[in-house]
Amino acid sequence: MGFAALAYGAFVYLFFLATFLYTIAFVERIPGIKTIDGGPNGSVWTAVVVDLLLLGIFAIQHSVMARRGFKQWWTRYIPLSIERSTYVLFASLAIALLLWQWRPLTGVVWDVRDSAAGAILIAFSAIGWIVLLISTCLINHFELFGLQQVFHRWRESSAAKPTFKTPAFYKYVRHPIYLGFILAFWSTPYMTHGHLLFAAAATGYIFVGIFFEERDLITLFGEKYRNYRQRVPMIIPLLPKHVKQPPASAPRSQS
Ligand SMILES: C[S@@+](CC[C@H](N)C(=O)[O-])C[C@H]1O[C@@H](n2cnc3c(N)ncnc32)[C@H](O)[C@@H]1O
Repeated sequence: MGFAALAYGAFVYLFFLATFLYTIAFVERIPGIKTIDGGPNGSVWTAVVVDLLLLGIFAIQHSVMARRGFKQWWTRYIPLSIERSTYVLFASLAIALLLWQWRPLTGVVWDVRDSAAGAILIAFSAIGWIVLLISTCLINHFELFGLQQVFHRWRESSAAKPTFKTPAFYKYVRHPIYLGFILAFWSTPYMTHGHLLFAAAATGYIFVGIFFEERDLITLFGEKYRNYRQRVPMIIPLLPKHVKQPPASAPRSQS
């Protein structure tokens, strides 16, 4: 059973990696593949409805399956060791469906491909992808994608409990992975209506996701996470945070 779990986790990780790399190529319009401006042509409204449905499927899958209550419920039916891999499998399937069925909306919002602004936007997008990849390693890349859990199942050892961490980027923003996605999705030299729909819906979803994720993080880490929220901006680095000070007239404690 341990080896089967390991093989399953490794397969899911490779599938995730393939969909993730394809997503980068899809958004960055790598020639020779179906990109965000490709797919079957039809009416604008059909494209809007289909694209919103695809984004909605991903959002619902991601939000519901990531919640603590759902995890507690379905680990009564599947082993805990493959819970994260199964979550990653469903998320990757939802992304693969989106990449496959996406309909183009080719109207142009901005086109600065032949200017310095275009090069700067491409650089920001690359920074976004890099920040998010590094941030997964800062939190724990292999735990995030389920490999650590199946490895421990195979070795019959127990995985360490998730701990609260604030390394590197996490000192400046609470959600560097999501910041990376937002940078990568919006920083494009060629913004079409389809790309705008994708970026706007993904950004909206990220903020809804943050609301639920932080609720779970407070349940998990309590006062530590509350203090962190007080000190560190959510997504925009260096944004000043209002930290509540004790009233000036408060009596001093006797030493
Ligand atoms: C997809 S990651 C996104 C993390 C974070 N929201 C970000 O944008 O960098 C979600 C997982 O990270 C965990 N997580 C988020 N912030 C964390 C922190 N400061 N320390 C440890 N785990 C954290 C959550 O519990 C969740 O399992």
